[in-house]
Amino acid sequence: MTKQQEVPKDGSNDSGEVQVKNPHLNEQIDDVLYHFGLARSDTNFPELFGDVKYVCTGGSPTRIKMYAELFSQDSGLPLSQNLSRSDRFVMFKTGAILWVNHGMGVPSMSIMLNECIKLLHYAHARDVSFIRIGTSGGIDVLPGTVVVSNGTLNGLFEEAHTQYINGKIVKREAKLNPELAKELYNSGVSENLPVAHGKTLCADDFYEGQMRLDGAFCEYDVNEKADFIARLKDNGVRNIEMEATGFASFTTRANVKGAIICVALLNRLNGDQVTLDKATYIDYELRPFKLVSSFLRGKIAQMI
Ligand SMILES: O=P(O)(O)O[C@H]1O[C@H](CO)[C@@H](O)[C@H]1O
Ligand SMILES: O=c1cc[nH]c(=O)[nH]1
Repeated sequence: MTKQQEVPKDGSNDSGEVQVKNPHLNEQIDDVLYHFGLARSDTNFPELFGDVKYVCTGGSPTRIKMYAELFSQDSGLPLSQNLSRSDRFVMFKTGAILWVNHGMGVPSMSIMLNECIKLLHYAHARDVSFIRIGTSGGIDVLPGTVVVSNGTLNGLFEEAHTQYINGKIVKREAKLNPELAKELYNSGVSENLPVAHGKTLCADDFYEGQMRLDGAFCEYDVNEKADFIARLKDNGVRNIEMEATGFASFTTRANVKGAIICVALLNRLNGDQVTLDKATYIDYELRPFKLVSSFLRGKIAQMI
């Protein structure tokens, strides 16, 4: 085990490298990425991951595996085996593209992002973009619309990610990369997909946090729910999911571009229950993948 590359004290990094900002890492002889079951001492990160340019992520492990397999077919790039040695997350590689799932909600995703960001930092990967490909509840959009996020809001309608650290609330900027969003939107248009731009509300849960009326508990009425959805619409929000602000904050801190593309499974103006039949669900969950696959194949063509 060689001594780790020094982490700059101020965290600055102009080299395009994936950035960590933690001087304590310099004191560690090894680093175990527990939720991937990988360690610096037992895995050659530069050899395995040094070429990564895009990280595609989404909640479900089986969906991410399906996306990786489909992308391998679309692009002709060989698909790796599952590179994660833990059952928490799966991780596949097709050339310069890494496919990793993140689970549901910011707490799960932040574990994956912490470990993925360190992994790519140790691998000396450069100029990396992260794309979250997901599902959401739409606000005034037809079910099946693919929303390309142009901003993220927390539950207080602030463009910020909030964490409890050291007994305090820490608030961090939660911005996505506008150029990447534009490029992805254009890929959706050229693939003839129903695409929309808009802000994404990041909720802390699926039920009360998204003002559904169908959870186990509910202490607001139909009118309060309608007012909330109307307020979202007035604020330019086009969809609700459960990771956006955390994703935007982590990607900004890591010096990587971040984008979020989520299909709307329903229009929340019309109800709360997700009642799609299986064929429609599969059609919808493939839509953001088709957009990203087209975008990535264009990028790969430019790399050759
Ligand atoms: O985009 P995916 O992974 O489908 O995740 C969305 O769906 C889950 C809730 O069903 C939340 O995690 C939400 O963000
Ligand atoms: O309504 C929805 C649908 C998917 N994911 C969410 O978080 N909300």
